[in-house]
Amino acid sequence: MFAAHLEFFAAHQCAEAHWLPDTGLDILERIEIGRDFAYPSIKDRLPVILTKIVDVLYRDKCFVRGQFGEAGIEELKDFIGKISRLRSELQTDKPFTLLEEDCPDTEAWNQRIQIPNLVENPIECTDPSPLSVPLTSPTPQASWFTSSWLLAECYCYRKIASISLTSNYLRNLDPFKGQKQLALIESLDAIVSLSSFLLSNINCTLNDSTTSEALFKSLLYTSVWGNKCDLSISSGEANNQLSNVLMQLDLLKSYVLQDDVQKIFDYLVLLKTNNAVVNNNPHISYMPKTDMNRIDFVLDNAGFELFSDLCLAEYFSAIFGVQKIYFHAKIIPWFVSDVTNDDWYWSFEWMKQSGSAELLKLANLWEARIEAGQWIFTTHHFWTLPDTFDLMNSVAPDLYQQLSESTLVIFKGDLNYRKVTGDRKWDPTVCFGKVLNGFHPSSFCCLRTLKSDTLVGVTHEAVQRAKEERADWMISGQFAVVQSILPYP
Ligand SMILES: O=P(O)(O)OC[C@H]1O[C@](O)(CO)[C@@H](O)[C@@H]1O
Ligand SMILES: [Mn+2]
Repeated sequence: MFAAHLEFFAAHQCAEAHWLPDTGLDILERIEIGRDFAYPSIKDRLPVILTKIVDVLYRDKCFVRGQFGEAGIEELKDFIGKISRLRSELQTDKPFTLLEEDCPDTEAWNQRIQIPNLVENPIECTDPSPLSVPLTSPTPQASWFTSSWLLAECYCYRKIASISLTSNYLRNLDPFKGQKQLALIESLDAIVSLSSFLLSNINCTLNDSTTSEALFKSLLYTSVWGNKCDLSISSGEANNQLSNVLMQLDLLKSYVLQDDVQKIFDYLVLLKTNNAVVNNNPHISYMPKTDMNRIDFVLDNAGFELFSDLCLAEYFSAIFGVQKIYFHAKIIPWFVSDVTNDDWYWSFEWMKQSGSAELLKLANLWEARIEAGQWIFTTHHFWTLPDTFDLMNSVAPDLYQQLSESTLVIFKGDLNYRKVTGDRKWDPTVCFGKVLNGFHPSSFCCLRTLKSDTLVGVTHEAVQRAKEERADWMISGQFAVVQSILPYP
């Protein structure tokens, strides 16, 4: 096992040695302090997630029999067998196998599997550039422990989806549905507190600048901290927002290592009050918006996090009068807790049935916004490819074009952050704007708690402070960043 472990890292380093900082630590030491999180996350976390799926499927037996009879049960057994095989392929580092179903993303996926580390646009970086060497693949055939971390993780979830997509009765089965729903139900108290807070403050206007600014910040920080609650970091164990997050905001704020919240608010107010003047900011290579027509949320997790995002969206609609808000979600079950179409609609249903008058009121308000076309739920296959976002313009130009219509795109969560920043182990003090490799669809921000060792745009002092506080500061979900690319002032 230990040999395989080293081999894995040799392969990883082989592909990435040109940017891996020489820390003078050996591999095991780097894992210990939270760097090189790739290996334990594949080796330890994914098998647990797969085992949990098997457990859930066994428990669903009666339901499947009731719905589909014995033929359904046969399919369920086949499903369980395939999940167990996937786990065993992972644990024995077998090569990835091609997708067989005929889906819109099959060809793209099979290309990634066959030429795993192909990067079309090598990163050009003017900083003390560890990144000037183009990435090329050392191995044409990817396997679990020789491919990039991003490919291996995404492949796992896409393969789970393949099992459903190639079945008859279980085509729409989401093996994470129960966990996601339970997480929302168990967050009821925190959700009710947040909804009371929202409803009693949302009538303010921008003229009352102190209140509106404070409300914006509270809702934005709550959305950041909502990202703590994903189920993949806990290998599917409940990780809910049980306490009242609003009472903890001051404490939580102190864990934000880079905080652009004021910049984001000022930018939006400038646009709203028609004071934005197109200037010649040399760092901005897209055409900045001068209006507030559209905001995009690139969603992450269902449950408390989605609810906190919706509260922030309500602020944009009610206070800034934004005409269209797009919510981008996943087309297949993804990283355990990510929002899918079913989660989205189920969340509103649950709010209406929850017994809380506040939640009923908000669900009705938000369904009316959806009905009126102000809030738009949307999915795209690009979000479930293993591609970093610098590839979006060439792989999914339609999506890139859509985002370029936005006044502000909000990327939620850790995985989106990894994809925005190319999922490399940057020196954390490298400037955020310098790692995007041409990904400039529009103004955007990332709201993310740190659950992986990809980080940029923080000061040396902030890194020191976090390190002193806890050794696993990069992966614990305790620290966060609010980072933005904005044209004004
Ligand atoms: O839901 P999020 O915030 O994208 O987090 C997903 C998690 O999965 C990971 O990819 C690790 O398995 C981390 O990036 C993170 O812990
Ligand atoms: Mn997620």
